Amino acid sequence: MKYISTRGCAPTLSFEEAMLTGLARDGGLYLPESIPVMRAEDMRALEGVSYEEAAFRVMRPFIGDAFTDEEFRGIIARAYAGFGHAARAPLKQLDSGHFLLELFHGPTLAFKDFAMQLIGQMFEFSLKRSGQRVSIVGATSGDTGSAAIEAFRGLDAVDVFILYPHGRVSEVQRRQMTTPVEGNVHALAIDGHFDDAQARVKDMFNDFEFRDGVRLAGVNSINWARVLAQVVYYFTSAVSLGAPDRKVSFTVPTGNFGDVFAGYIAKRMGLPIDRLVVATNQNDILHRCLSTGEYRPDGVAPSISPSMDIQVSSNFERALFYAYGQDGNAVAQEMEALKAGGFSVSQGALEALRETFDSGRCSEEDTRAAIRDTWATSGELLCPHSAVGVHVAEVERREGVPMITLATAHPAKFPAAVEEASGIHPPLPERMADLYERDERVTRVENDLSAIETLIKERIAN
Ligand SMILES: Cc1ncc(COP(=O)(O)O)c(C=O)c1O
Ligand SMILES: N[C@@H](CCOP(=O)(O)O)C(=O)O
Repeated sequence: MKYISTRGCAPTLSFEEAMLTGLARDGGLYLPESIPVMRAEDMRALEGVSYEEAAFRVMRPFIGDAFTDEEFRGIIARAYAGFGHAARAPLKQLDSGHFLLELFHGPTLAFKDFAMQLIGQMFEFSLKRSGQRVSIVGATSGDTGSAAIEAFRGLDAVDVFILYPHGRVSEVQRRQMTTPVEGNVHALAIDGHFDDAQARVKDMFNDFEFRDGVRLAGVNSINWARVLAQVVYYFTSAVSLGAPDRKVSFTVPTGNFGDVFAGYIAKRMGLPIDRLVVATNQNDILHRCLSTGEYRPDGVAPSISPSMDIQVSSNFERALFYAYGQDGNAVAQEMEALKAGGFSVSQGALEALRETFDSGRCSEEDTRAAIRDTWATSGELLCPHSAVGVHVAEVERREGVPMITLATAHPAKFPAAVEEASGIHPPLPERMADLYERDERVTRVENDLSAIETLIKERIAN
């Protein structure tokens, strides 16, 4: 299996190379050259197997010769051993046709753990084998950073630098990033929004002297392995509701478009997904784009679902690549236009996007109402991001096709918003009950490329 860039001008790589590389050298994102299709009988055979076994079977065709089967099974087993639920991704029924896929039973209580725990194990295995060291940079609106720090803390061959927007993540998210004591992990608070942090990360990848000098690697969903790991739970949940012999739809709380794009890959692999619904909060650029074809960021408005306060949605580029018939030039042109303010998706590409994706927007008031009403009717306490999904799913669901909404974080990561909406204070799980007492370690850094690069070089040297 080979990997190609969405902008068509970067070297073709193996799975392992793409995983360790992060952003392609032409600024694009890596994708598999072709998408393997799973036979219907192989999908049926996923019914009743462990999450780990399903993960092995779904991901195996993508990894080429990066790991032997035995090595890959070991990596998967170690990745999910620390999850707090035997099913890893349990499916709960909200009502007769609406299901909630709980993705928050990992070590940092968000769906990011599914991919981050896995790539932590993959990096460790690969770097041990090659004897290399890397410097990982990541941008976060809260959950990617905590999951990355948890997955890579204490690893010898890796330094991790996470940029987060100062004052714009929840206290639990911040403390998950700032309280680990291991010297190889660094939480860096910058002024601005998540989009600024992500832009600086991409700038670092596009500064080849810096990139090669510190052996830069990325753990945002820039990294294809992150997306791949998220494909698995689309299969496990759909199969448990009767796929491939029954269609299902998914609603996905969306910001950087990685999670919903994983659903698109599952569909291309043959999973009978009827509709993939992109659910946005008030930062609704994706909903506006899918409705009108116009992609024009117009500023981020902080919301009670802060992890989705994103206007420059990185993985939308991957969806555009397919919508433009795998034309890297067309994608590169749109991304150039984005730097100058935005772009209009061509009519053909918009129609292609709409063949797969629907979308909806959820206001702040509707988010609170979804938390309150879901608690009252089903006893399920939602985090604000999952509530955005449930609200949009209720609007978009259709008779006869089960709807699965992805519950992307634990309510205890956002206690203030959840308590305000429901009157219930969601406690942290026992194992992190002392989070508020632990000492924090954080570095403030200017939103300036050379200041950030200098700081990273200094930290690596010491
Ligand atoms: C809790 C939560 N829900 C939803 C999202 C959106 O996921 P994605 O960025 O993959 O669209 C994020 C982060 O992006 C998140 O942290
Ligand atoms: N919501 C995310 C934003 C980054 O997304 P990623 O999937 O590209 O890492 C976060 O919590 O940081």
